[in-house]
Amino acid sequence: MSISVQLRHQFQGFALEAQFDVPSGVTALFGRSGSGKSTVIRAIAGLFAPDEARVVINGRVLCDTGAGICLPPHKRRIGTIFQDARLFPHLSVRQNLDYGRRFSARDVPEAEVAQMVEMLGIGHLLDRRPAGLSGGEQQRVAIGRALLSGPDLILADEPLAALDEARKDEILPYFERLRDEVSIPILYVSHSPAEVARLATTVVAFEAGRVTGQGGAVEILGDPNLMPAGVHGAGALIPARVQAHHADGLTELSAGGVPLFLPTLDAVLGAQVRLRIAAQDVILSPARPKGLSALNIMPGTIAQIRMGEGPGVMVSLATPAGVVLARVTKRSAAALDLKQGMPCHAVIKSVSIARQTVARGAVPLGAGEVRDGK
Ligand SMILES: Nc1ncnc2c1ncn2[C@@H]1O[C@H](COP(=O)(O)OP(=O)(O)OP(=O)(O)O)[C@@H](O)[C@H]1O
Repeated sequence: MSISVQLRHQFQGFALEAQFDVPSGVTALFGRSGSGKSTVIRAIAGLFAPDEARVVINGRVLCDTGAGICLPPHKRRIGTIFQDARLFPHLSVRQNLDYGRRFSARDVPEAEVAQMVEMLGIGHLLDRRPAGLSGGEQQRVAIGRALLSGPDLILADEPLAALDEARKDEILPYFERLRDEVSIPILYVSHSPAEVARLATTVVAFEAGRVTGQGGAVEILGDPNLMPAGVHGAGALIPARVQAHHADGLTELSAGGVPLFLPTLDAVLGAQVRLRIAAQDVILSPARPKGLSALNIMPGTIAQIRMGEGPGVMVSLATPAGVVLARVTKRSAAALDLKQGMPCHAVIKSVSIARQTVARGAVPLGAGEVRDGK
């Protein structure tokens, strides 16, 4: 399973030159607004013809301008999910789903439809019209319709952007289930670091029409060069395992052997989780702090210090749990005399690791990354 994309296009005032090769799983196309993510999605879907393009999904060439190949959108075997659900208002949920199924290149058996309806929790909505559904319910139906078209690839372009926080939390677990239970690769566009940390197995980082980094989610999200110091919401992704549930309302995780405490997590002992530690929630201390109320102290070594344009500095700390990013002020970095290679401790309050930022599922590990407890 692989997705290979090479695109080149010149708009007036914007040049797109993107190339990435990614495996199956959820690949997040991540970057600021205007960096070219949606243009890439439209080109892969066949909704836009770039000057030069080569897109190959699992060995099947969807377009190759050099060879004069360009399949129309309906022959690409791609399911799309956009910000707005784009359901047919005059059709029931069941008919909307059937519509997707009709375009499938293969026969989708009833049992598979029933399984998908169950997975998305939309069985009780089948006879209703889209207008009567919440935004989150509509989006679940849109996911179902995309899946039933029997796609080789799902393109999801900011599928949560139009939803409020509560609805986002309602939909995210369904995308997690897609990632973990359905073998169809997903290209997922987002500019939310928290969303990317929760879902992505692979990340392709975009900046001004170019790919600035691609690789495993842990590796890319933990790279301070790809997460400029000014970016609000930058944070590293840490793989961990549920170690214990304590009577005082805290769950203990083990991240590379380092204990981390956070408010009770609804997960069985031994479960693998991924947690995002926001750079702005990390305090750095060269000496191991004593007499602090914060429960989580991770020892490490400063791997890199990246100056931002503003008052902030992004420090990456190599710890036994993996890379932890910390955003501190230039003034603090100077006062502490932070230097590359220096031992340092990351201090994280347990309540700052919000439950929503802890997601189920293992994070695929790339070369050089730390495996929990090993
Ligand atoms: N048809 C077009 N004609 C001219 N410029 C375009 C066209 N389509 C996109 N662009 C430009 O390409 C750039 C990238 O746009 P795109 O929508 O792909 O970015 P994005 O990363 O998806 O942003 P957002 O997160 O805001 O959706 C923008 O500067 C946009 O103005």
